[in-house]
Amino acid sequence: MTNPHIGNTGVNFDDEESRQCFLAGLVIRSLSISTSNWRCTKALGDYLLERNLMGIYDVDTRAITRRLRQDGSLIGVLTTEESKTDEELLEMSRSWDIVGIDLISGVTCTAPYEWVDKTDPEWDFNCEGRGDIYHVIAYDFGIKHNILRRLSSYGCKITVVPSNWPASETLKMKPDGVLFSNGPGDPSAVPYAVKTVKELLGNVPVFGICMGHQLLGQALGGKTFKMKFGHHGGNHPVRNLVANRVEISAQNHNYAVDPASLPKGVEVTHINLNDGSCAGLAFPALNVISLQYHPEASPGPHDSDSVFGEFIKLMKEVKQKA
Ligand SMILES: NC(=O)CC[C@H](N)C(=O)O
Repeated sequence: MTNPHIGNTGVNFDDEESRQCFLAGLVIRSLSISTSNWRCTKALGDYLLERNLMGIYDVDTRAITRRLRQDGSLIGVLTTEESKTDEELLEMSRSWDIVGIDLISGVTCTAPYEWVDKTDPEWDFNCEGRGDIYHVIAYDFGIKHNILRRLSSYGCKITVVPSNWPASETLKMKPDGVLFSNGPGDPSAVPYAVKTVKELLGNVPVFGICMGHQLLGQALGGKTFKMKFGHHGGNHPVRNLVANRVEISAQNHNYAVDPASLPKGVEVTHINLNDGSCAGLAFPALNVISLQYHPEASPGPHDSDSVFGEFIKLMKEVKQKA
């Protein structure tokens, strides 16, 4: 974390976005000696300790960040093992890589389940698109729970399915729409997921978020590539070319869709204003919309929350034409 003071607010369980903390390690500058926040239920150190998660502090994280911006993302190694020499640890880190590794299978759910929780009333700033009930099947590639809460608040009945759930089983459930979620790792390392997306395209309106956006990009015939260090933070400006407005967004990704690789008919709908990369797609012919970043916030700005209403509108239009 580049913010120097971490742990000031402690943690609370309302803010958890997955069934467990899949973190492997946390590197921070200064661990706050006290916590002060009305929502705090536990100190950060205790939270990590209870989950046997490694953390390290008093590290110059801003110097590390400057190095990453200069050299691109790097593999690092954190250990409490005193027995290994630095050279042995470096050797270990040299054998690791994120490219080509399926990290989704380690975080997806094991069986389908229904989701009912909504966001709290203070989130009811967007009522556009609400009304009828649409059944959405959400593919869990590492899904952030606030995506589900927002869909539920927009009136959807939601069935969450594992990342390897067959398209044929999804179609048997007769959904009004399918959501492909965010998720960790290299989108080119999960061809089984791209195959499922391809099999569903054209049968039902689809909405992709982050990893889901990248899988859609590949399923539509495009290519994804690894960025130098990606986008990670809650203040990234995006131009929404459809609404002709700039939205401040929450971003957390290391790959992107190459717009030059997309076939005719696929529209780039959002552009990241920091580097011009593709931040959103649409393919009206197959009722596809997707965003590279996180409209569900949690944490982050709510500027793009209206996209959930656009997904509802898409499902409504397709259902009316059926
Ligand atoms: N937040 C996400 O879904 C990330 C997508 C993908 N793992 C990437 O790093 O680009």
